[in-house]
Amino acid sequence: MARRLLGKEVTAALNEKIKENVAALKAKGISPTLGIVRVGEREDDLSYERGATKRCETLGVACEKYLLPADVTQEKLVEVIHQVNQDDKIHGVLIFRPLPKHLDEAAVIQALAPEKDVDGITDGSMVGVFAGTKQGFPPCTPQACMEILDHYGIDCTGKKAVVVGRSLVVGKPAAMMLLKKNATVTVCHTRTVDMPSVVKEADIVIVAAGRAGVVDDRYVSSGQTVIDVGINVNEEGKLCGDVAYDKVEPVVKAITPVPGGVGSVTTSVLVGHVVEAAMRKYSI
Ligand SMILES: NC(=O)C1=CN([C@@H]2O[C@H](COP(=O)(O)OP(=O)(O)OC[C@H]3O[C@@H](n4cnc5c(N)ncnc54)[C@H](OP(=O)(O)O)[C@@H]3O)[C@@H](O)[C@H]2O)C=CC1
Ligand SMILES: Nc1nc(=O)c2c([nH]1)NC[C@@H]1CN(c3ccc(C(=O)N[C@@H](CCC(=O)O)C(=O)O)cc3)C=[N+]21
Repeated sequence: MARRLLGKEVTAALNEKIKENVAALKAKGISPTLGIVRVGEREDDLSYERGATKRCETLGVACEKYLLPADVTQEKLVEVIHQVNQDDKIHGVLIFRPLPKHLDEAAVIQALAPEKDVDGITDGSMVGVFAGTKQGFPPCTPQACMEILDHYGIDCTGKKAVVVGRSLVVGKPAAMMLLKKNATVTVCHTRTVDMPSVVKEADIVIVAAGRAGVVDDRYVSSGQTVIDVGINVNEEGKLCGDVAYDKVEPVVKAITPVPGGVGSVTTSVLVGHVVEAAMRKYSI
């Protein structure tokens, strides 16, 4: 039986530190605040928003929402982003992605002030991840994966790591972060030939493909740590990951469940970034 790497254990440790920092800010009269920009009503945006709102409440962070219709114009959206950029009360901003197709996502993202980019989507934050510097913030989801590895004492040095997925949001930054932790990293995608044998060789596997069950027992071997980033809804309407949990869990050494894994850590990392953005602003 695999060890279950539980998001709530990682979150509990992160939340303690966040609470201390919130108290330090409030002692100076600063109320850390997250701004959420949502266009339309995508189901996955709504579930992330619920999680983030609840986590903000628990940790004493304020949350302001800018809700726009799915047919909002580019000009209006950019205007809202300029408004949050200039609002001194807002320390960090989350813009849900992907945006509706009629919008120029790259242009919208670059309108965001880099110091408020708590989800690591601007070019400036990306440079931080690639150069391994502290510029901007890393995207929350791959950082959540690293927090899980750190919390459970899983050392990456000299290990073989495989990332399934190469998106800018998860796969690519996750690969860079593993590299920084001295792993030898391979990235798989839809053009990868013989993925089962590539994944089987890994010590650490991060799966972010966006398809339920893409990694099953043919892909894994004993001794592996598997981090499942996927959030999918199955035929029964239940949340499930990208890993076929029931087939993989008996084989590997450690695994994150869905729900209860990466998703819940992501929201804590997000709130932690908002608090850190406020601290950086006032040099605390
Ligand atoms: N837990 C959390 O907080 C978050 C979870 N997610 C979840 O993570 C998952 C990935 O998200 P995201 O990166 O945005 O997704 P994208 O759809 O942007 O990217 C998916 C990537 O996986 C690759 N891929 C898809 N199918 C396969 C396959 N069968 N074999 C190998 N590679 C494959 C694609 O390859 P190619 O490039 O060749 O097309 C692509 O690079 C989703 O389930 C999403 O819901 C996302 C954000 C936050
Ligand atoms: N810029 C941007 N960044 C994102 O990271 C992003 C996004 N846009 N758009 C939407 C997707 C989806 N996503 C979710 C994260 C957590 C839960 C979730 O359900 N979290 C639960 C826990 C679920 C679990 O336990 O796994 C919680 O926070 O308590 C859902 C969805 C982020 N995304």
